[in-house]
Amino acid sequence: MTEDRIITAGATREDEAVEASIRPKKLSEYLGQAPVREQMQIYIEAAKARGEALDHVLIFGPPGLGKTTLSHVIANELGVGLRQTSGPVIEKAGDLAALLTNLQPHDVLFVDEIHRLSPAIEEVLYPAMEDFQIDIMIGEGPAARSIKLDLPPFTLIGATTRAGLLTAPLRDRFGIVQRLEFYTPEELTRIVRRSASILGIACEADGAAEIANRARGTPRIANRLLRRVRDFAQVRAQGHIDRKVADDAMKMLKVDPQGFDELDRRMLRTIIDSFDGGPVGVESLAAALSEERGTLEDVIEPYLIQQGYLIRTARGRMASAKAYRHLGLRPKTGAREDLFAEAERTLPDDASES
Ligand SMILES: Nc1ncnc2c1ncn2[C@@H]1O[C@H](COP(=O)(O)OP(=O)(O)OP(=O)(O)O)[C@@H](O)[C@H]1O
Ligand SMILES: [Mg+2]
Repeated sequence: MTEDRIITAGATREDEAVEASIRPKKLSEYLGQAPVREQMQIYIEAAKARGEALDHVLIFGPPGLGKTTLSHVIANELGVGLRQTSGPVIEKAGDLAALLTNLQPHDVLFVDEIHRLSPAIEEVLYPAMEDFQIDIMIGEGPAARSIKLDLPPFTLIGATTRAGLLTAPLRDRFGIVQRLEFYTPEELTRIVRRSASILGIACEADGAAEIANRARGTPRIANRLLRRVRDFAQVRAQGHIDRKVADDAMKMLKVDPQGFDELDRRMLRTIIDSFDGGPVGVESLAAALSEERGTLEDVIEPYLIQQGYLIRTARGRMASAKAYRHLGLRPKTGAREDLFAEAERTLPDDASES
């Protein structure tokens, strides 16, 4: 279901093919995320000046905000190699040992979906991160013994959609923790204009802004919308994108002015119609929508919460007054304005739940 969403934040195969050409390679091309960029610039310069490996970095944020991109940018700016793997792929301690012992000094090991590492693998990772050493068992039964291997100093970069899913001992071993935020429409406009120029698409500033406004704060979605609008423009407007063309294309794609699609609206509708506006527990909501709980939590709701349409409380999710109005309904008595959502929004990532 989520695979077909034009505004899904997860990467499709088409995204991956195009992303190779438009993915920023340098920090100066990594737009937005100013605090993250500024800090990383300093840490990278300092590590290089000392001739040391950069401290381990944990990057978290919803899909499509630039975690993988930032990891590659960091390795590139450090002038070191990058090896890429992901949590569920590393099954045996030996797999991890092979990866680690093959690194060159100061290389980056990028572990995507790091919250999905098995506990046994995490155990191996701790001394690797702390002392650049691993203990591995060789042989079996009474003849088994453990040997210590020295590793080259390296930088582990872990990426995850939610830091709350990480175990505390693992999280504590990252010296640098960066949280990516949703992008502002202005930042996304710059990203759309950069991509358009790389892909040779004629796109006016107002057309780029129109696309940016509907991209749910997410560069991957902005780039994807740009490609769909380009198709539309090619057939209807001699390939030229301005506000009107972008707007017409979005109408055809059924992406509404807030960037919401069917699934977003269905989620808000379900809370309002089936659960009287909430609060409703995330499990019940997922069941009512026939969606996975993880999809709801990682992909759909972060943006709705950030924009104040959805409120996360200790007792479950609630539709805000803004959500009622967006759907053309009169807010039910007692529906909260998004103003009050601020408290929940600043809760730590894992403090929710019911
Ligand atoms: N700061 C940025 N500036 C310009 N473009 C960006 C930026 N961040 C991301 N992008 C674009 O968005 C695309 C998606 O980013 P990326 O693949 O890094 O997201 P992600 O956070 O790793 O997503 P996932 O959680 O699905 O792995 C990239 O290919 C890149 O073109
Ligand atoms: Mg990624």
